[in-house]
Amino acid sequence: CSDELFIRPLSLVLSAAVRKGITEAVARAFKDTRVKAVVLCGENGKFCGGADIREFAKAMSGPPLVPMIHAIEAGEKPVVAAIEEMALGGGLELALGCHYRVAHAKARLGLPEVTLGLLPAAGGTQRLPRLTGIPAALDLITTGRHISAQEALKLGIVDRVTEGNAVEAAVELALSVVGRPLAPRRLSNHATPLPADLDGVFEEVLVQVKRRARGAMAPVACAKAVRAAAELPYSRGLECERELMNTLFTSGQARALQYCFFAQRAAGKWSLPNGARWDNSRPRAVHTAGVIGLGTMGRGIAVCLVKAGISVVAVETEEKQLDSGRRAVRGMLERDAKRRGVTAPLHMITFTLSMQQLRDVDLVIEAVFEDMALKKSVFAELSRVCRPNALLCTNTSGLDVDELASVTDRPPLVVGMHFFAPAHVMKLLEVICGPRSSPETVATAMTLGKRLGKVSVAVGNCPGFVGNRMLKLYLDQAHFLLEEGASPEQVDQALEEFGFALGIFKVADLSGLDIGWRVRKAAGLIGPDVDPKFPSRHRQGRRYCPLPDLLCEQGRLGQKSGRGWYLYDSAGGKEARPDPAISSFLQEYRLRYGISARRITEQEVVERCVFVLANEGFRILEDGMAAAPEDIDMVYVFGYGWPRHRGGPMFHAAQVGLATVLQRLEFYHRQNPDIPHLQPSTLLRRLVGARSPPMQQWKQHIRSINSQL
Ligand SMILES: C[C@H](O)[C@H](C)C(=O)SCCNC(=O)CCNC(=O)[C@H](O)C(C)(C)COP(=O)([O-])OP(=O)([O-])OC[C@H]1O[C@@H](n2cnc3c(N)ncnc32)[C@H](O)[C@@H]1OP(=O)([O-])[O-]
Repeated sequence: CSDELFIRPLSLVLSAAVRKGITEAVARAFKDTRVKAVVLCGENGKFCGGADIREFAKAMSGPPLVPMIHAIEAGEKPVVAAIEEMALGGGLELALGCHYRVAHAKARLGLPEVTLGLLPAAGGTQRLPRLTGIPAALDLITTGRHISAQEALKLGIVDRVTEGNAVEAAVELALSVVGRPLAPRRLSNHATPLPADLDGVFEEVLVQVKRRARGAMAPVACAKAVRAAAELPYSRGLECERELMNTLFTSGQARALQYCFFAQRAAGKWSLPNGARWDNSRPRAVHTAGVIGLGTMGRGIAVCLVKAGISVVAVETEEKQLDSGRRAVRGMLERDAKRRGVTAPLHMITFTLSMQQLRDVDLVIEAVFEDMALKKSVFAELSRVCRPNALLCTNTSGLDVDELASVTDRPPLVVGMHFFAPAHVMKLLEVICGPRSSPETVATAMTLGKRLGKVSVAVGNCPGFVGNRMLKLYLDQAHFLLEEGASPEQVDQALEEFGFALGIFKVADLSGLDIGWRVRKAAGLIGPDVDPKFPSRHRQGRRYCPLPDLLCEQGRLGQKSGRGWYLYDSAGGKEARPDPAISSFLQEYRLRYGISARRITEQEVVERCVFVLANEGFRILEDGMAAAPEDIDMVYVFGYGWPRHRGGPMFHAAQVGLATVLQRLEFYHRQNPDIPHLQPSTLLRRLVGARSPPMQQWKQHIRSINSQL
């Protein structure tokens, strides 16, 4: 700090102590006659990540943000924000209260409060529209997306962008504006520039936010707060912002979204029963990788690896598959590069028919057809071809990872990396830890997932792992509800009202009914002993619904065949329409089996589908196949379209009340004694018996003996 200049570093978040420090320091600087200008900069090269989310659950302490920012804006000396790395949430609101803003070229800015179930509550909904206009402010505030320094410059959010040292650039700017009038730089003095069709703009935004996150409160409140900036003077608009924030702050949705924020980060802090942990196991560097199989999954995985800067050797067994795979991957890379305004890194991937080309790679991800015999032959060959210390990973969606390891010379280097279709889009990566997977192997897979932009969750090696093990039961309930009187559209509507982006039957049509059909055949549930005319509704000792098998036999595979649970305009069509043929098919089916259709309520649909997910989640915890309820929730939020504003199946069960979940499952199980998965799990009963402790204490009640995590 020079005589004329006062530089005040912030820590990553605006905790009570930091707010106190800024308030006092800026007041001192404004009083000190030697000081002509002030620069606010971040500590360790990070400007500010916003308010301290951990403080939300506690009683507020320290000076509030709004008056602090007002004091800065009202000051008689220029204050310049030096934005390095990030200015997010309250951090950007603080910068908007400064008179000038300088950003480093690599900085990202945004108002992500909506992703936490909140809205920018330190004047952001009122200052930003005055700076950028309504449409841009609505976009940033209702989506919470981060923008680059360049976009911020274009929008007028920052005054300068520098490739050099942002603090030095801010100092230079601060000294150059000493003595200039500050009134025009005070955003709260500005009128909000209005679009021609203000109502039309807001109507369009409300349609978008409702489509993006059905039932979410925060995006709608964000739009209302921005509307206040369009229609009210600043001080009234600020009141409106505060009132709207109060409707969100203690809501269940805000709690769920903030839970997701921390649960997502906690998933990366994995641990194994042998004491290996995320912070004591060293991941292996991965510079080159092999991908075996260029079907839909292999192509997406190859694209992920290349985009993360990893050289890829992609292997197929037939020229035709290799050619179509090569065209597809190159096309995906070129489209992505065009979107980002960069050159496609096509040189980073080679395509070959020879496994020998894998001899020098650091790691291989197998993505061949979901058939154990085929996968075993691939792993045996990889074991012969690859370097002795190369990791061998499988993208299987539910087969036994340890059985695959047994055909290799390196079981400790074998691990599951279960991507979700489309692999280059979906954020979830289940890392399946076989009983022999070494800590270094698990660490490498988890770290590689993060490098690919995934949310990596360590799970145990059981059939279906975590996500698909639970999904099967959820799908079973949906099928049973059809037998009992519901229609596919009724079930889907209830689930979409709950918040799922797509109902389960639309999802089934999207992915293809034949996938589940193959899995049931492999599990011995379908075979020559099944009477084709009157397929049994009881198999392997429990109720079984043959409806999806019958649809597959009719060639109704979903979107790919133009009809499934719904009707589509053509094969590959996306627009799902209720199909009268399905309605009569279900009536005939119920008649044939003597089932009298009954009225199914939306509540029953949601409870039977959602509580059975949580119930199996408790069994997974009991079996030690997931280390914490948060991990299960992150699998469902990032892999299965579970609505973030409801936290996840386990969080939702805690919110509803475990005793209620137990009581409803008992009720449905009494009605359907031949559906074992409606029977409440032991852990659920034990937790209710222990007066339903908070989620953080559930671990103490888990008595699993064979945990793999
Ligand atoms: C008034 C105002 O209107 C309103 C009301 C608000 O301002 S509400 C708040 C708005 N701000 C946000 O939404 C930003 C949220 N944070 C992020 O987006 C990212 O964190 C990051 C800033 C881009 C850094 O990413 P990263 O990848 O480098 O590290 P990380 O692993 O994510 O985070 C590193 C560690 O910091 C913790 N952390 C990060 N941001 C935090 C925050 N705002 N509050 C509390 N902890 C935070 C995080 O939990 C992790 O902890 P641990 O796991 O190490 O124990």
